[in-house]
Amino acid sequence: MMNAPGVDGKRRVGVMGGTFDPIHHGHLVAASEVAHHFQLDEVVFVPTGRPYQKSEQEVSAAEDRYLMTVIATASNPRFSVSRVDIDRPGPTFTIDTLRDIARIHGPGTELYFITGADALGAILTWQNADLLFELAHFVGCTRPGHPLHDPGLPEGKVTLLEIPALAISSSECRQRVAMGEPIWYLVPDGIVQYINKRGLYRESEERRRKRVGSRLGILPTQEDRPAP
Ligand SMILES: Nc1ncnc2c1ncn2[C@@H]1O[C@H](COP(=O)(O)OP(=O)(O)OP(=O)(O)O)[C@@H](O)[C@H]1O
Ligand SMILES: O=C(O)c1ccc[n+]([C@@H]2O[C@H](COP(=O)([O-])O)[C@@H](O)[C@H]2O)c1
Repeated sequence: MMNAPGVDGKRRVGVMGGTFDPIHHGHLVAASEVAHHFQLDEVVFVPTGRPYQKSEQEVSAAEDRYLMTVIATASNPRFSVSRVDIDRPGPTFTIDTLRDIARIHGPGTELYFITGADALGAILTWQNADLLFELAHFVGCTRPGHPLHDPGLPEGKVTLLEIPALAISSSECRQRVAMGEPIWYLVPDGIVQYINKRGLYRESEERRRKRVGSRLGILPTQEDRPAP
């Protein structure tokens, strides 16, 4: 969506990067609050392609995460979704995300990269961290369970923003689905329906047997034991 530029002739565009596995109301509230605070013309949600810092975790197919992000943002005319990270091969680096989004939107656009407190705290471990602040202003939003502080980022390049606290995480949503618990109202309704339709996050029969077995004190069978 391309709005007319603001009064100072600049378009302000938020960039909300995430693995979105699945997207939940914590992500949407963070984007909406930052859009309101900075009077953004648009917020572009950018699902990660290969989130290399989550390599120990199984991540759902990029197309499922992309479609869930489209479904969750469809009703907001100022929200859009970009495929730049999922279409770029290799690990996902925000330096590439920001360069691609800046190129697409052209000169006269100011970018605001939106993060939660946990992601902001890790920024200095990101690829080309020193160059990121030339491309965007960074906004760190409060998130329950994660202290919000500036980890020593360049002066004037970061804003810490208090937002309504939503103690929701994608990992808890995945875990709840696997355990057969509801995720209604933690994620938009369409996301509950998409997850059910695609059978995402369901616990495999083998894992369920192991979990229930260990809770009941049943020893694993011979084939459950790792090979010597
Ligand atoms: N409840 C929340 N409140 C504020 N920010 C959030 C919240 N949940 C996620 N974020 C921020 O949204 C961005 C994308 O997060 P991500 O897609 O990894 O979700 P997550 O819930 O942290 O996932 P997981 O539990 O799998 O690690 C990150 O900057 C993260 O800090
Ligand atoms: O650029 C990096 O090196 C880098 C390392 C880890 C995470 N990020 C970005 O941070 C955003 C949130 O990531 P995640 O893994 O918490 O979903 C997302 O846009 C990632 O691409 C970026």
